[in-house]
Amino acid sequence: MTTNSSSITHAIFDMDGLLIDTESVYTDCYNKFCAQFGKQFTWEIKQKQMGRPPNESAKIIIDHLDLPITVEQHHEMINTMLLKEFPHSKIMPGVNCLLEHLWQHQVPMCIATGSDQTGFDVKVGGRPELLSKFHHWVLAGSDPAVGHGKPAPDCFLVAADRFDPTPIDPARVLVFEDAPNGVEAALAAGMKVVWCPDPRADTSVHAGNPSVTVLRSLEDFQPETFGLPPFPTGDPSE
Ligand SMILES: O=c1[nH]cc([C@@H]2O[C@H](COP(=O)(O)O)[C@@H](O)[C@H]2O)c(=O)[nH]1
Repeated sequence: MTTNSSSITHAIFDMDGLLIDTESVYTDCYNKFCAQFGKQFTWEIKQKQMGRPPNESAKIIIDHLDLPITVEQHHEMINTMLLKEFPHSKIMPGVNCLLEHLWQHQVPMCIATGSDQTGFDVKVGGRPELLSKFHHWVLAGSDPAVGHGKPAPDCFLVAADRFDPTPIDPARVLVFEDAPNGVEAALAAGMKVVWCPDPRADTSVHAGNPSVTVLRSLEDFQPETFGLPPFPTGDPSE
């Protein structure tokens, strides 16, 4: 790959809602979970939870809705629903094409997610083709090296540090995220971010920040904007 001094050298992918469509599963299951307490699962709660490790995320919803349960009881109730649905989640649009392209051009890639090992195994354990593109994955919910979940930069810093060779400059690492907490974490790590937000997210908070590129979907990603080789032109099926 030909590079210049500002082109991207490494890529880090968020998982839930970015690689696979598990955010819609979380929303459906938390709607049912909250209804059992006569409460509502709002975007305000969801955006605080997104990207956080399960224990942090549980505390957020318990505190916000003043639920009469422990973190362990929360996990038991929600996991009964989530773990049944995760294996059916679809890969997000544009993912396969982008991973294949970066792989062809030898851009090292990894995953950095708030998930724990159990969630990761159920969500992507049965997708060896997807996982084969990644050098490694960092699971903030299970990895003792990750002190704090997103929006802290920890999981992205650990993820960058596990490449071999490691990136020479965090500003040349590109993070792909859907969660507001993930965007904050990537910026705190000094990295650039492609943000594919939920339509309810307030993108104006990062308006004018040259380190943040907002896209409707990964299908709209243009590698050349980041000093990477463009997608081949013409009909990809030819
Ligand atoms: O509606 C929700 N979405 C996402 C999460 C949390 O976000 C994590 C996903 O992290 P990431 O986006 O970094 O893959 C999940 O494991 C879960 O802990 C949540 O609690 N509620």
